[in-house]
Amino acid sequence: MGSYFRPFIGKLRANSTFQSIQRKTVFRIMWWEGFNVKVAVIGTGYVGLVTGTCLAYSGHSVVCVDSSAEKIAILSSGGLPLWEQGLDELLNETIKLGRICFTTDMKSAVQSSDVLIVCVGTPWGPGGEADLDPLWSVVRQVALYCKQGPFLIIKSTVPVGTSDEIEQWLHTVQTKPSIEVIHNPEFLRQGAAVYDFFHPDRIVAGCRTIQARSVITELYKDIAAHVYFCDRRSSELIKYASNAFLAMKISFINMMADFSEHTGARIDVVAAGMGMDRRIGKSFLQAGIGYGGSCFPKDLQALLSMGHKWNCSLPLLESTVSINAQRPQHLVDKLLHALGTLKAKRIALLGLTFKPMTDDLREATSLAVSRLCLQHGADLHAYDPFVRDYPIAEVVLHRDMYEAIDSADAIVILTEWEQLHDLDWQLVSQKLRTRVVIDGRNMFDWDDMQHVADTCHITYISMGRPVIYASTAMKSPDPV
Ligand SMILES: NC(=O)C1=CN([C@@H]2O[C@H](COP(=O)(O)OP(=O)(O)OC[C@H]3O[C@@H](n4cnc5c(N)ncnc54)[C@H](O)[C@@H]3O)[C@@H](O)[C@H]2O)C=CC1
Ligand SMILES: O=C(O)[C@H]1O[C@H](OP(=O)(O)OP(=O)(O)OC[C@H]2O[C@@H](n3ccc(=O)[nH]c3=O)[C@H](O)[C@@H]2O)[C@H](O)[C@@H](O)[C@@H]1O
Repeated sequence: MGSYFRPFIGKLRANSTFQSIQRKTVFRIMWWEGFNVKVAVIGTGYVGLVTGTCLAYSGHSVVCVDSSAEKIAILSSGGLPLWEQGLDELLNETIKLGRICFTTDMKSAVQSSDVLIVCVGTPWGPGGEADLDPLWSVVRQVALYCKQGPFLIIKSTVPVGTSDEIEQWLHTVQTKPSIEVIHNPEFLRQGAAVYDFFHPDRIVAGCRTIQARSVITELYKDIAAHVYFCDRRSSELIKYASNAFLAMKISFINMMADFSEHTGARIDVVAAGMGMDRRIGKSFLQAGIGYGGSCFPKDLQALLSMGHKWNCSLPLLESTVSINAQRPQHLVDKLLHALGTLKAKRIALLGLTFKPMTDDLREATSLAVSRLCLQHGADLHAYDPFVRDYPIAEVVLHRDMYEAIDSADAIVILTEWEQLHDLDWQLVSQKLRTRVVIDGRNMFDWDDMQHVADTCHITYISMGRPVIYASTAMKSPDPV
């Protein structure tokens, strides 16, 4: 049992009567002592599955619903459709305790639950706006099936005003006791989602009534975090503004990284010095090839699209997005500069996911870098500890890191996987045809790499730091 679950072990109450619910899509959830709230989590992706599992672990009775029969079949047979650190362990525990089950049957799930938590995706629409079709499809089903007046918690990231609009619509179509909509944004990070669920910096809840506040308090009673109650529109904007701020920090440091390249400063030294000021903070100042993933890119676009809708310009966000969009080209320019041409050059891409400790390739920077390299005629070989299937067929995947590196003209690091820290530089040097390493994530210590350059004759190129040339390594500029 992982150490971060320990505080909750004492709260587990085994119950043997709630068994075998995975077999059927139709079932009734029972309420007995030890199960606090009957919850239906709708949408079992990264957010929904983690939320459902963690709530079940906290003692609630959870049914997870998804429109994907494939996902539900995997979950019902004890498998996982996605990887998250610690999730399998926790899920097995909650299944054994009979606190969680999976279904595609919205009707039974809605009718047997007091609280419905919507975690469906809100992907990019054609104009950059959030596509709310999946969300509204859920809302329509809730209106159709709902017998009592449960609480509808929207955890998906939604444009400002969506929760108000949904509640108004539900009140117009419903003759039954009204459903109250709560907006409860999620701040978890992929790869650390289970940890983040139990240790959030804050829980935000946009509510209208005291009853809604009580539901939130009851749901998260095991979590020692401040619950920040506010109105729903502010709650919706808190989520977008938080992601936008973090993305802005990344683009800011990347802009400074480019400036460091012109001036001879070292961006890691600059970021460390900036981060010592508590008002700035150390986090999200890692320069590199920019942010990817399923949320920052789409949420920034959605926020810009909201700006257009409300006729309000958001210039800082426009710059954040455009700086980020240039990062892959900047990396490929370094590669072109180092090799002269990419035509028929074998390039080893190390790391493909949008960040380490996830299997997620959504908006991964590796996709843009791969496409640019292919346009220049490169022969791409890749290694990623998690990726077994890559959307760009021309990229040859290798199970072994050194196989990917073999006879390469350059290594390009795109994800700072822990495994890469163990690179045997002597072996790398023997395998490479041209000894060029481009570290798109600045994952290696610049001073250590001087030694590597000296001993293994590797030219080390990173982002916002001086190039270390093979054998004739430069001295680090004095940061003082
Ligand atoms: N992935 C992340 O780290 C975070 C995501 N969010 C937000 O949470 C929401 C969900 O994100 P993810 O979990 O990443 O999405 P996801 O794409 O991994 O999962 C969404 C799930 O909803 C299901 N679904 C779609 N339509 C449905 C319907 N009508 N009925 C039932 N199920 C349906 C899909 O089959 C899928 O399993 C998004 O709004 C996202 O912006 C917020 C914080 C973190
Ligand atoms: O709304 C969401 O989905 C989530 O988005 C991010 O979480 P996540 O996308 O999982 O990943 P992060 O760790 O934030 O990294 C995002 C991207 O930024 C990059 N990054 C991060 C930090 C940094 O200093 N530099 C940098 O380039 C990462 O490599 C990655 O590509 C936020 O951190 C979560 O709080 C939020 O809930």
